[in-house]
Amino acid sequence: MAEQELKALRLRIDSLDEKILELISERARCAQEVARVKMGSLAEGEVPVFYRPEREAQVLKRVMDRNQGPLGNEEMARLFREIMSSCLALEQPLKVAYLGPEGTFTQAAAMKHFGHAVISKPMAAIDEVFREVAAGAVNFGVVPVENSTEGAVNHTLDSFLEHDMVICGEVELRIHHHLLVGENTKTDSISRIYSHAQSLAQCRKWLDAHYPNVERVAVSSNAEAAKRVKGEWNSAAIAGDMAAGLYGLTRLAEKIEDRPDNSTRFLMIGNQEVPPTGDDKTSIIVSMSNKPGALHELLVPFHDNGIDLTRIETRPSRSGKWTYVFFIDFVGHHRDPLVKGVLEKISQEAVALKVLGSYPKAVL
Ligand SMILES: O=C(O)C(=O)C[C@]1(C(=O)O)C=C[C@@H](O)C=C1
Repeated sequence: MAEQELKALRLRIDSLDEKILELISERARCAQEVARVKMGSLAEGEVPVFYRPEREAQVLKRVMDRNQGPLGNEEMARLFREIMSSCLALEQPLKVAYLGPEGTFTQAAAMKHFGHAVISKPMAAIDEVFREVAAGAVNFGVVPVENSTEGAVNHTLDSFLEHDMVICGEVELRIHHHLLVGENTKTDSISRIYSHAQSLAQCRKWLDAHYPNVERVAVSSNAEAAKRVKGEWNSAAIAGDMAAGLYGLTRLAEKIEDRPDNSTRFLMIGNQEVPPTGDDKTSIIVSMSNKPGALHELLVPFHDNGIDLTRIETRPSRSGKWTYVFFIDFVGHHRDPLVKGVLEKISQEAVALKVLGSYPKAVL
């Protein structure tokens, strides 16, 4: 009886899959038409813009708004994320550089934002991601910017002072760390634990409780740590799912981060300005002169206009001109009249003001 029921259900699934297949193909043909229209409407010397983050954010939001389950909103949006990624690859395969090596959380963030149909390129350092984008070798770069446990990623903030880059998107990733070992390591004979310094810090309490006397070795990334322990005896790595899968390691302990809400925010950097979607964020760098009340003066126009600040970081200046440098994120787009007014007000008081970009708030 159950056998009969199963057979009937599988026939229904086969027939639904055929319809889905036909619909996805029709959507892909539509994307090809979009590319043709974009190419046909170019002014002389104009370069076509195939990737449209503002449109992608709208598509994903629409899917989430209309979704009635049983699949969750995030799950459904992830499926559409991949469909759109493949459709875009038909128009133009995007090249994306990220902080590598393969298996890093930054690679996972790049896939979450752009989908898997991009050509991705691991870079050895944050600054190299910036340089690769500046040189035009890739369309976009992905770099970490802040972690909920450990704070700002200063290398990224400093790179914005050195390069002219446009931020065109953000993505947040829940960071789960696991204790991983290769096949030659016995649980009771671990003498060294490798990971990135930030990850070791994010798991400090757990390590103090479970491996208080084991040497902790900071390496350039979690993926590098995973790569090392693959061939090494009696050592373990702290890294995430991607690195564990990539290097075929065993999980001795899962989700060992001290804070269960441990998350990292990543930025997409490129050269393309993103039009408003109605649900955007803006990042700016401001330097104020070294006088009492300078920070207050900077913040008052935001308060007076009811603009929500989401982050403020201070970095030492790199030159005499940038005495104090503030990195500020706020809700709104730099083309909104209210935001425009605030930026004009600030630039009257500031030594320098640079808009790093306005971009859709993370949807996924
Ligand atoms: O609407 C567009 O401009 C498209 O190119 C289509 C499409 C899509 O598949 O929906 C593909 C890529 C863009 O990044 C945004 C959306």
